[in-house]
Amino acid sequence: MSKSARVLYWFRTDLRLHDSPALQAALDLKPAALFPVWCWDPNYVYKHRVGINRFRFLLESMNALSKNITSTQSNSQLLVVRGEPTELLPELWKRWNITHLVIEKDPSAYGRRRDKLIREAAKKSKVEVVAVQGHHLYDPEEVTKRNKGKPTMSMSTLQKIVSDMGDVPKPIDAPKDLPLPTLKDSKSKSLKDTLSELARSLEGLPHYTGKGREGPESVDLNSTELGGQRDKKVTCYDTVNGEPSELFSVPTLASIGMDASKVKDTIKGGEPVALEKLANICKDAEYVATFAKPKTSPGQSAEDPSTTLLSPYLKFGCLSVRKLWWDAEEAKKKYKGGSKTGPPENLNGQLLFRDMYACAEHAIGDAFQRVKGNEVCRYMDWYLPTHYDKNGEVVLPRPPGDAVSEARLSAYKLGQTGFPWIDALMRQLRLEGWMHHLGRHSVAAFLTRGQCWISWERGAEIFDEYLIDWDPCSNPGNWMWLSCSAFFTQYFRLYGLATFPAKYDKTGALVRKYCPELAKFPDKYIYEPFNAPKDVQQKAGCIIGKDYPFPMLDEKATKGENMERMKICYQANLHGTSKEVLEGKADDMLKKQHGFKDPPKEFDWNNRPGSKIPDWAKAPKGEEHTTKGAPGGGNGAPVKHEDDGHDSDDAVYEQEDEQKEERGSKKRKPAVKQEEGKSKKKK
Ligand SMILES: Cc1cc2nc3c(=O)[nH]c(=O)nc-3n(C[C@H](O)[C@H](O)[C@H](O)COP(=O)(O)OP(=O)(O)OC[C@H]3O[C@@H](n4cnc5c(N)ncnc54)[C@H](O)[C@@H]3O)c2cc1C
Repeated sequence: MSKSARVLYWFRTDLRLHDSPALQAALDLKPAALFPVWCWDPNYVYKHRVGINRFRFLLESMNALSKNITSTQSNSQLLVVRGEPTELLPELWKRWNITHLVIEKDPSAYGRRRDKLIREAAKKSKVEVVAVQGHHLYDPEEVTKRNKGKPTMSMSTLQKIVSDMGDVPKPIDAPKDLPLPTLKDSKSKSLKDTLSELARSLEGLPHYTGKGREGPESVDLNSTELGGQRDKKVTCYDTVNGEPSELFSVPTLASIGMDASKVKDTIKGGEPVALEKLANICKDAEYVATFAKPKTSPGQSAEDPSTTLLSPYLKFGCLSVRKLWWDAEEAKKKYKGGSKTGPPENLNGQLLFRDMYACAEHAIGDAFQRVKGNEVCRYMDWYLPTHYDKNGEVVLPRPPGDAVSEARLSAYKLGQTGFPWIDALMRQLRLEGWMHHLGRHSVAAFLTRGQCWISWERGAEIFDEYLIDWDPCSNPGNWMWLSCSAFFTQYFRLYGLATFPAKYDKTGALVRKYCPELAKFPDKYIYEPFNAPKDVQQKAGCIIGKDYPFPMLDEKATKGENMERMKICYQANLHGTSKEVLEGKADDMLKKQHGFKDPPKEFDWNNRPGSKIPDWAKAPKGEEHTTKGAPGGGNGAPVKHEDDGHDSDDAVYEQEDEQKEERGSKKRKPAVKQEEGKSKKKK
């Protein structure tokens, strides 16, 4: 390769130096200079729903990467520039005499749209673009091509396609050296000199103001729609190069308007933490060789998780998924007789699920995130659907939905539903930014087909705000799965709100941790404190309806009603691209068929959140759960539950069903067979 190659390496999805195929491609160009750039895109700060925990984790990961670059090449670091990539990058490559732009292939629909514009600009400037994927086991573009443009709607489809693509590539080591990020006529002798020279080269570049588009002037950063948790002025765009802080430094939480003291950093970001965690996991060959997802427990906290808790590191690419794949393979070999479990339930199988959703999203594009326009998503007449404008942006402020569903959604988000299992999980999510997979199952099924009949889009938006590992493919994909909108069809399987958690943890440790107001209840009532006699409540120091809310709905009644609705929706067989859906006639059509009252039945909203709810679990200002406008009516009596002894096994069944499907078993057939992709849909 030409000695004169000058490479701008644009970090986006893979915040690491180990096993980065794109970085390797950049080094293979044998560049005379390499500029490791991060473009701090206002799209994420102003338009996306990123909460404080995800930002915190990202900033930690960026700092760790920068440090890692400096320890590999003492006169280099991560060069963080602030502005819109489509505007800023062309300026950088002009001023830094760049010949090649090397990028990690961003699989998301937003990333692909943005990269198309960048490629066009690069072509005009005669800058060669090299894009290499390293974020998944297999390249979603290639898988989709091999699947003739169709989405991968099952594990077996994915496995069939990749069986012809060879083994997952083996990981490559981190580079031992990196070229310097110096200008052509540089006189620099130190990192400080280099940064000053680069800063001078960008003089005169206007900083991002957002003028003329949706930006700082028009967006309410404190609205819950945008992560909510901003209480300070956003200053990170005041300059392009980060001044008055260190030149090209990583922004701080304060500079994006967030208060660092409000986060609980249980899950720390960065490549070194990720590699250490992976090494510790793989040291335990038995754990890896016997890993069976359905047997892991959602009742354990993030401090002591029963699964790997590697998802945040995979999300930001602090950990290479290929390294995880191969290290797990190696660990299994060390266990007596090798692996005891297989896909989809083993660790490698989990990674295949991740690829399955990425490849499905690649085929569907932007519509994968929503119901309307999404060809694989079954249509249900959910309450509170999200509305999109013609540019695909969420319509804000939202048209008001029915008062009961609005109040239920707000209580759900804050962890104040009156169901301890749901509340503990939602508070854990809000506080720590993570939740065990089976916990996600519980809360997603509860919000949608189980109890609330609220659109999965709204639940996915809450996850988008709070999850550290939020992923544009896995999040909507799993929400569709859990709401039986796509991927999974067995809507008659539900999670008992007390029976399911009790199967994993009879003592309710997670509830005691995240709902401390319930901590003194005896085990017998920990998941159903509303069934505890008054004297037990008094002894526990927590009166239901005063110190902890009454359940916001009747579990059994809603379950029965929703099951009926699901049946009718499945029979109608409408999808996001059906004519009736696109013309807005589907809801009336379905309502006529099931005849249920809309809005939902009233419930007792009196005596909502009590005084013992800890401060961090309370609604931020302006976001309080309100009883105003919500129906009063009910008598406040505790809801009676019957345990049908069936619900609690569902998560396990789902995985078993997957496996049986793989083996072609006829057992546990779905109520209505879901066809893959586009076939058999009413258009
Ligand atoms: C409603 C819902 C929403 C979800 N949203 C996300 C999301 O935004 N981002 C995300 O990474 N995962 C999401 N998941 C999948 C899964 O819950 C998390 O990946 C997992 O809990 C992460 O914990 P872990 O790293 O300990 O997982 P482990 O069980 O240790 O699995 C290892 C890795 O495999 C991958 N993986 C495992 N299960 C899945 C799955 N079902 N789908 C996709 N990848 C999987 C993850 O990358 C995970 O880190 C969602 C699941 C549900 C039910």
